[in-house]
Amino acid sequence: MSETSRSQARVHHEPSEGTPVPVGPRGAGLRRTTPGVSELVQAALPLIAAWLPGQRWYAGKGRAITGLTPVLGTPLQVGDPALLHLLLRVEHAGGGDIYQLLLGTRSQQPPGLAPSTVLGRLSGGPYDGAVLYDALHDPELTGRLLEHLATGDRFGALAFRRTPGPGLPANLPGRASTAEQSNSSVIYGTSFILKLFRRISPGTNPDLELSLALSRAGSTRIPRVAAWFESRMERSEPATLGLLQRYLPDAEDGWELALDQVARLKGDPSPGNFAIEAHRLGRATAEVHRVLARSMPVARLDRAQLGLLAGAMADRLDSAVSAVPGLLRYRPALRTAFRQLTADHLDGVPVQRIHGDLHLGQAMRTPHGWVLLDFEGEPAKPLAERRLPQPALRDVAAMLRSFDYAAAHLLAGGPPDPELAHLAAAWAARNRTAYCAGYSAGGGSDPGASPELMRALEIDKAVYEVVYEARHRPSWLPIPLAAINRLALTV
Ligand SMILES: Nc1ncnc2c1ncn2[C@@H]1O[C@H](COP(=O)(O)OP(=O)(O)O)[C@@H](O)[C@H]1O
Ligand SMILES: O=P(O)(O)O[C@H]1O[C@H](CO)[C@@H](O[C@H]2O[C@H](CO)[C@@H](O)[C@H](O)[C@H]2O)[C@H](O)[C@H]1O
Repeated sequence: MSETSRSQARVHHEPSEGTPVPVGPRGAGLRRTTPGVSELVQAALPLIAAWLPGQRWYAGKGRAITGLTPVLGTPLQVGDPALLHLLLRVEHAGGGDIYQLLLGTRSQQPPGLAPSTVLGRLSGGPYDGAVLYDALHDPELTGRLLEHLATGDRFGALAFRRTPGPGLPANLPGRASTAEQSNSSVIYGTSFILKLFRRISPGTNPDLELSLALSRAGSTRIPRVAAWFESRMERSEPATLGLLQRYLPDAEDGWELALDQVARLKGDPSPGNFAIEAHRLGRATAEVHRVLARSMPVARLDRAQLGLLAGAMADRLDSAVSAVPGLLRYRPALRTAFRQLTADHLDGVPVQRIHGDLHLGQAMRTPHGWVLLDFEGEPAKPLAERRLPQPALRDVAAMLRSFDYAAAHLLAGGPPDPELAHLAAAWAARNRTAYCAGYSAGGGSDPGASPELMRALEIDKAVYEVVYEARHRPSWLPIPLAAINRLALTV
């Protein structure tokens, strides 16, 4: 960054003028205090409206945007390039959500910027003619974000915070991660990864809450938390916006590892034995659950509360049926499976904080064993719901679905091949059994001892997946639908 832009940015660090910078629909308050930013936001809105629906993390897909209302705009660097932090309410038929955007502007388009990361050229205002782009793809601007995290800066309502411990490097450029994900991440060298939450709700994000609890308890099953940043929106409690954790440079993604093993079923004379890894992953999951049960609230569900859990599952099923009518014929059997949650012997099921969206892609195999990522829970659920204690077996059921997904992936798109289908099903069954055995061996409750609970949890997850795939990856929809079919037949 040039010295000019550094010093210009400092002008806007002053808490007296310019910060916080709440932007009304017309940005009137902002115009008075932070010259140029309101105009920048207003000029950016039409470009944002066209760009947003194409982003993987945008949850309002298929619903026309009916309004964009800036909530909070904060200039994190001014000059050329400039970095604007923007919280934006996006309205669509049936509701609205707040999204976090980090936007860069430059007078000249930086070389190598992929077209999909460029929103367009601004028209009007002090940045007239400048290129507007997703700042996560500009190493200079992502480096600036790390500086703010390292120094624990504060810009009015927007606060950067560090955990105690070794200082953070302040001059590492960051590169945008190419991983398929619900949020967006920036990787700094081989040391840190910053996740920027995209859909923002007031309150602490469970990813920060649980990762901090596990870090503080000394768990090595998650990447250590180094810093985070958050913001108040109006009078609400602070919303978590970003989380900086140690990067695991030598890690292999569990999903990729599993797919590699599954691919060998196609005629490899020496297929690997993933079941050993599945068993270790089960142990690691149990270890994380034990630490969470020690450091966060736990409870037991009585029959009435189990009835509520069953009712919530049935409600989710109903709304999934509206989105994917192909589910309708399974509804009676699935509802019966949910009702069985109120059986006498389940009275008193323990609940605790859990991962909430565990799958093979959230498990990284490192030289020191499995590490779990992304404790955010299912992104489609409201934050308050994701923070509720749950049966720990919900995570186990979710991971079982993931073994099923990996096996089904082998068959997807190919011609029907009963022999291969048999091998794939056996692979999934072997690894599911090994994972459950590892979970019990690691001190978790035995999944085999609660078949009704496990089945209901697995169905609930598969129902979620049906909606997720219909919305994000329609060609994958047959995978959870086949699971629903199988599970319904067991009722
Ligand atoms: N600490 C880390 N070290 C290495 N890779 C990571 C780390 N955290 C995340 N990743 C990679 O980024 C991907 C997405 O991260 P995740 O936290 O699951 O994001 P999201 O919530 O957006 O889905 C992971 O699947 C993994 O490949
Ligand atoms: O990792 P995210 O927090 O973005 O989780 C969402 O996306 C996942 C897919 O990337 C999705 O997981 C589903 O697909 C996986 C294979 O890609 C499979 O292993 C999981 O079992 C299956 O649920 C997850 O549900 C969704 O919340």
